[in-house]
Amino acid sequence: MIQKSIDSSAAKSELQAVLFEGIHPSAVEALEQAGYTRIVTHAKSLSGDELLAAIADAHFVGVRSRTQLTAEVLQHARQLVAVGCFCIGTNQVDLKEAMRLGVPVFNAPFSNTRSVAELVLAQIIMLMRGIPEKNAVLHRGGWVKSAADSFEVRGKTLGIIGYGHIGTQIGVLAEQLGMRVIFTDIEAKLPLGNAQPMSSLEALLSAADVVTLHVPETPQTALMIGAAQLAAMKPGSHLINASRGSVVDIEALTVALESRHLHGAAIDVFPIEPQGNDSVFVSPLTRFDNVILTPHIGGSTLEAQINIGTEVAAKLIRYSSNGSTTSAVNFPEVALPAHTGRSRLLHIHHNVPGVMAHVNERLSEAGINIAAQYLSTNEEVGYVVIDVDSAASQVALDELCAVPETIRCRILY
Ligand SMILES: NC(=O)c1ccc[n+]([C@@H]2O[C@H](COP(=O)([O-])OP(=O)(O)OC[C@H]3O[C@@H](n4cnc5c(N)ncnc54)[C@H](O)[C@@H]3O)[C@@H](O)[C@H]2O)c1
Ligand SMILES: O=C(O)CC[C@@H](O)C(=O)O
Repeated sequence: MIQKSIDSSAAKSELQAVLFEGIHPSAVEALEQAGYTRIVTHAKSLSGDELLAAIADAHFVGVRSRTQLTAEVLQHARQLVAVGCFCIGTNQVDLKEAMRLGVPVFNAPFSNTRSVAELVLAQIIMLMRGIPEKNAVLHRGGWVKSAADSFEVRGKTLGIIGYGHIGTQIGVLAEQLGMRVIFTDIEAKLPLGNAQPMSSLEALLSAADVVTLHVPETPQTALMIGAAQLAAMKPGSHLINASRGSVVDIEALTVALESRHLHGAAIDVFPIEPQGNDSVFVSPLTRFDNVILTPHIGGSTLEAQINIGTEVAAKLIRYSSNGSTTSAVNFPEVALPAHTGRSRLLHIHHNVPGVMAHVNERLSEAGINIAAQYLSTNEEVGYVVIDVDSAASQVALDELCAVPETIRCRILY
């Protein structure tokens, strides 16, 4: 295990942000405007030793969906203060390990929701009309003027698996086109418009003309659409996956397309995705004219990416300069007021009995007056924020760092 420093205090001018995967420049602008100057950007994702070297001195790491921040990678980032996922999904980060290391992870939970919904809506119409295949034939000099296997979406059934932010948006838009919307989710959900919850995945699959997936990557969603589920779909129906590549068994999908049991598919996410735009894309799906393949761009509109850049950068900046962890996906949440005229200390500790007594005893024995204290805990980690008189801040920091249960402590500059 790499030895991290318990005291991760650093002046703003020393804090380094490393951003991967072509995160929109709006993030860099926001960080610069807030006074952060040590910003390193990478156009693509890195892995292995290159990734370890790139984040070795980083205080903030920004990723999109491709960069894998595993436990081992996180342990190598000795200075790491916070992680920003400049996207919705956070499955690429070992969230538990980040929490145990005292590192909150932030994301942008709905800045690209509309972009995904619009793309899926377009794909529904294109697939129902058989456009991908016709388009491919014409590109090769052919001509297929036919209404065979070409349908209006009006009156057809859309099956949504995962009725969260994206799933509900698509449901609302699809109803505007006259579609009947059915859905499944592991949680009880308020149906919007005339959408109907289905009693089981099988019931949804056998009723839908188009099935669209909007679940996160979890152990439960891994390969949730395999040979049996594809066989349960209506003959001549369509599958759309803009969730995560791990959710669909691609080999089983190729069999269902080969046999024409499925009429078409639109796939935006893949089990293995290239690291950047200079890499080669390999998939058994490339041979199918009736499959729309897109390079994980469901959320890649300028509107979404600009907003994501500013939103996630703002969360990192807020945590860095104020200590607030509101909307962190893996960490006790604290919303903090400004600490004008005082020094603010952050203390992240193992949440075991007696730890707060240790914190307060040490500060009291050192004669430090606590001006304000804020605490939030989860089952493993406690996060306490303490405002003290500025003259006492260094002594207070030393005392906090000496508390045996300490994971991290930091003074805000
Ligand atoms: N293609 C893209 O560019 C793109 C863009 C944004 C998001 N995404 C992916 O889409 C996913 C969904 O995004 P969202 O914003 O709608 O998330 P969300 O959290 O709002 O909704 C996900 C829904 O799935 C449900 N769910 C979880 N496990 C399930 C299961 N096993 N079976 C059925 N339902 C289940 C949840 O209860 C929730 O309602 C993200 O996690 C991300 O992986 C992809
Ligand atoms: O921009 C990306 O790489 C990920 C987009 C999307 O999958 C998300 O989770 O928001």
